[in-house]
Amino acid sequence: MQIGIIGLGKMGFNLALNLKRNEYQVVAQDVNTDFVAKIGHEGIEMAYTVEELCQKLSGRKVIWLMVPAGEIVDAVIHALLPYLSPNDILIDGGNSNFNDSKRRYSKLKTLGIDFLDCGTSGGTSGALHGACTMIGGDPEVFDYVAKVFKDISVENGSLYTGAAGSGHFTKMVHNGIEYGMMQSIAEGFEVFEHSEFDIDFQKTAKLFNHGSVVRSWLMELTENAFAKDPKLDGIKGIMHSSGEGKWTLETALDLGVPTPVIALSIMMRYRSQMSDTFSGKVVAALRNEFGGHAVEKNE
Ligand SMILES: NC(=O)c1ccc[n+]([C@@H]2O[C@H](COP(=O)([O-])OP(=O)(O)OC[C@H]3O[C@@H](n4cnc5c(N)ncnc54)[C@H](O)[C@@H]3O)[C@@H](O)[C@H]2O)c1
Ligand SMILES: O=C(O)[C@H](O)[C@@H](O)[C@H](O)[C@H](O)COP(=O)(O)O
Repeated sequence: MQIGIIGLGKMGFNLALNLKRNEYQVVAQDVNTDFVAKIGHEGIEMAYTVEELCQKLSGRKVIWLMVPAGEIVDAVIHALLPYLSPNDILIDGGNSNFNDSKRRYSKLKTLGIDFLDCGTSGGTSGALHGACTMIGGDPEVFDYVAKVFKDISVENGSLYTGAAGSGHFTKMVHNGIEYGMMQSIAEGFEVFEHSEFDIDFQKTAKLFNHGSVVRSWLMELTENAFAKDPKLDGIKGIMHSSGEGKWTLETALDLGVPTPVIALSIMMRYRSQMSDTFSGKVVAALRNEFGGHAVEKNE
């Protein structure tokens, strides 16, 4: 089976190799021509434009998008449209907002193009060796490409989640959970860091992965990170985010569902990007006003 893949960054490049290993005939395109040339060296058919990509795909086209979420996904779909035929299948494997995916599904439906939204988890190593995929869209369209998802995923690592949007909705909530779990691990190690004991972080993370309740891939990655840099002295504690945690919180608020851990995890990410806060100044000033409590002054 032939598959087109658009976007050869951290995820798409590995996914293309994963598909090739599973004996799919992959045609790959990216706006970054260096990435296209690099995938060509892996023996994968290259395309420098979406037109060329579509020309190299025969029959019912299956095209996997692995580009940054947001306007780029709309732009790529728009660029593809002149070269698509009814019943061709677009799969968005990125971390798109599920509301965008519902909108894209409906718009493409009016043009006769099939659309599946696929949440893809497992990071870059998962994309290469076996991912976790959660797919929304029409069941008959899913059935047509079900084997693709099964082949590129680990055993039991692929699920048809239902109506259009549900794949990205599932991935959004997954990432909300991810925020909370990572923040919890981080806070535990912060307590160690401030304690009276000389706790070895790497050995402790390793220990926690052997028989403890909190053993997990995230804890393994914690061990890896401390193995590279025992006190993480080489990096700053600034935590960026791509949006899925925020969308999970927004959705939970819309649904009236309390999600305090996820909410605070997001707040901590935002706080980490500020060296000082205006709210801190206000509270310090108020304590000083009502109780004469000391404030720390700027130099
Ligand atoms: N990195 C991860 O661990 C991970 C895991 C799961 C899902 N995702 C999601 O997968 C998507 C891709 O992530 P990534 O980490 O590979 O990002 P990336 O930035 O490494 O790669 C994106 C690629 O898209 C290409 N691109 C941008 N605009 C394009 C266009 N108009 N046409 C063709 N190519 C274009 C870029 O040149 C780049 O090579 C995102 O939605 C991301 O949130 C990332
Ligand atoms: O399941 C996964 O493989 C990850 O969750 C993946 O999707 C990615 O690493 C996140 O996009 C990071 O999200 P933040 O940038 O929001 O932390």
